[in-house]
Amino acid sequence: MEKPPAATANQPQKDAAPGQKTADAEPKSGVDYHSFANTDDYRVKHLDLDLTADFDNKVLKGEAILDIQRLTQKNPSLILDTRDLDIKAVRAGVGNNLKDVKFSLGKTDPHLGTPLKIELPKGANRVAIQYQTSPDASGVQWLEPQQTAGKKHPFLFTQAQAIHARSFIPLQDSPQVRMTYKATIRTPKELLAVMSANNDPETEKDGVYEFDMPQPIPSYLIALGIGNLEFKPMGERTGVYAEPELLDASAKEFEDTEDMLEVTEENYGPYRWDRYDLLILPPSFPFGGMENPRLSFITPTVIAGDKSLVALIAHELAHSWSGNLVTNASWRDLWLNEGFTTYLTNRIMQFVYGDERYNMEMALGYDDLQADLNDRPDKDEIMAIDMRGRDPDEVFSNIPYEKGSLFLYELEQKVGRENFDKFLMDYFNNFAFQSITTEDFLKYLDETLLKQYPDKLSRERINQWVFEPGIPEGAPHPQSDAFSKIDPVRQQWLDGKIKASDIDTKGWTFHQWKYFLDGMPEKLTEEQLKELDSTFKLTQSKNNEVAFSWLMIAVRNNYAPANARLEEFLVGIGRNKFVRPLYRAMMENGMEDEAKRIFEKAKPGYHPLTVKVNSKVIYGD
Ligand SMILES: CC/C=C\C/C=C\C[C@@H](O)/C=C/C=C/C=C\[C@@H](O)CCCC(=O)O
Ligand SMILES: [Zn+2]
Repeated sequence: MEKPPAATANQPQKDAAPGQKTADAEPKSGVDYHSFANTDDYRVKHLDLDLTADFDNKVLKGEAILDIQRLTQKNPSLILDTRDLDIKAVRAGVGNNLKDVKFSLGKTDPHLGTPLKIELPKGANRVAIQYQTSPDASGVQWLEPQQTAGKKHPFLFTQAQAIHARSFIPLQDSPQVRMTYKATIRTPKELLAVMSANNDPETEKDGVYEFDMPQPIPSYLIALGIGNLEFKPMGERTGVYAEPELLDASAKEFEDTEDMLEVTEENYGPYRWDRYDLLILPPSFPFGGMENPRLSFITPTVIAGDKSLVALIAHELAHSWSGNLVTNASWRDLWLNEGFTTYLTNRIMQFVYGDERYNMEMALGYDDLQADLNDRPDKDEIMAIDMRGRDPDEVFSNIPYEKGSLFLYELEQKVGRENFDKFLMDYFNNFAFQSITTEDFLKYLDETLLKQYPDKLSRERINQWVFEPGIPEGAPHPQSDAFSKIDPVRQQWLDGKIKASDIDTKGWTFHQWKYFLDGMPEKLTEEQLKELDSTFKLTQSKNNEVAFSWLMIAVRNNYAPANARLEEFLVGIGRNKFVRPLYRAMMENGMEDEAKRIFEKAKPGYHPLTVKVNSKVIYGD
C-alpha cells in the first residue's frame, strides 16, 4: 500500500488527517467531511456498472466505469472513495480509448474507508475500475435462505446511506455529487434483481438484468436487491416486489400507496421519477425503510395487517420530493432531507387518513423528539450538526427528523397552511435535482418567506431552530384528543383505582397502545406487569411497534415472562430502531449477560450496520 494521497481541493490543510478536511473551528458549509473525493477538481456525471453477484463467495465483482467532468485546467490525480474493495485494475482515457493507469490505495480511516488515487492521463474523461467487494462489505447484506420468508433462496440487498456506497462501488461517495447510472447485474437464473432505477414489472427471471437511472442522483441512493422476488401492481404507477410468501399481504397492506402519491403530487408538485414501487426486504433490514428512488426498500416489520404502520410508506414516498429531488449537500444538512420528509409524511397521512390520525402521528413524533433530547448532549441537538470526525451511523437520531419537522410546522402555523404549501412546492421546483446546504436553504428562506412575512417570521428565531440545541421556547406542541383520554385512565390504573380490565381499549389503534405504554413510569411492580400482560396479551402482540414498547417496559423491570419473546424479537428483527434501544436497556438493567448471549446468537443474521452499532452498545468498541 502506498502513502495516502496528498491534500485534496477540499482538504486545504496539507497534512490534514482523513476526514478532517480542515482545521477550522467550525464546520464549513458545503464541505463534505465524509468523503475523500476531490470534488472541486472532478465530478462524476455518469456511472456504468457491470456486476456479478457471486452468492457462494458473497462478493459482487465486475467493473464500474465513471464519466467525469473536469472542473479545472490542472490534471491532479482523481481521488475516489472505497471501503474494503479489492481493486484489480484501473483504465482511463477519453471515450472508449482507455489504457491501464497507475493507482494506489491510501491510508484507511475507520469511518471513511480508503481513498483510491488514480493517475489520469491529460484530458481523460472516463475511468474504468475492475474490482470486487469484500464479503464483509458494510453496505451489503448477503442472506442465507433460512433468513428469508421462503427459506429456499438466498437474498442480497444494499444500504448505501450514509457512506456505504463506497463499500460496493468505487466512486465519489458524497451527496453533493449527482450522477445518472446504467447497470447490468448478473445473478443466479432463478433470482430477480431490482435497483433504484427503471424496474420493468414485466421482467422475466433469466439472470441478467439491465437498469437505467436517467435522473442524476447522489451515490447514497444507488441500491440493489436480489432475491426470489415477484411483482404485484397496487395502482397504475405503484407496485410491490416481494418474496411470493409476502406478496399478497404486502400489496394489501400498502394498497393506499397510489393515493399517497396522488395527494402528494396535488400539493407539492409532480412526481418526477416515473414509477414508484416498494421492495419488501427480509426482517434483518436495519431500517424501517430507505427511500431509494423509484423503489423504496421496506422492512417487513411494518406489515401489521391493519395499515397501522403505513406512515413509513408515506415517509419513503415523500423523499421523492424532499431528499431525492432536493438533497442534503453533506451529512451535516441531513435535516433538510429528513425534517422536510417527516413534515410531508404527516401531511400525507392527514390527506389520506384524516385529522385524528394526523394528530396522533404528530404527537408521537413530538414524544420521540423529547425522548431523544433527554438522551443526547447539547451539541447533538443542533439540526446543522457538526459531523466532523464522526461516524454518521453512530450520530443518527430522531433530531433531524422530528426537530426539523416541528420547525417547519411552526413556519406553517405562522404563515398559514396554504401559503406554506405553496412555499414548499416552489422550494422543490427551485432546487429540483440539486444538492443544497443548510445555508442555501436559509438564503432561500430570506428571499421568500422572510421577505413576504417580515412581521410573522424572524431570522433570529430561525437561526435558533437550526443552530441551537433543544426546542425553542414557545414552539408548537402537537396534541391529540385520542391521547388526552388515555392519560387519566393510565393514571387511575397506576394509582390502583381501576383494574386494567376496566380500561376500555376497544377500538384502540396502535398509536393509542404505543402512547399508553410509552407513558408508563420507568418502574412498575411485578403485579402491575402481570396484570397488564394477562389483560392485554402484550408479550404476544403481533404489532411490532406495540411489542417493542412493551419489551422496553419488560426489560426496564426485569419482567422474566417476556424474556423468551425478547430473545425471539431480537434474533428475528434487525431494525435498529428496535434493536439498539432494547440492547441498551438490557445493559442498563442488569441483563448484560443476556444481552451478550442474544447478540452473539443473532449476530450472524444481522446486517453489518446493526452489528457495528450494537457491538458498541454491548462491548463499548
Ligand atoms: C445527524 C446524523 C447525520 C447523518 C446520518 C445519516 C445517515 C446515517 C445512517 O445510519 C443511515 C440512515 C438511513 C436511514 C434510512 C431510513 C430512516 O428513515 C429510518 C428511520 C428509522 C426506522 O424507521 O427504522
Ligand atoms: Zn427518511
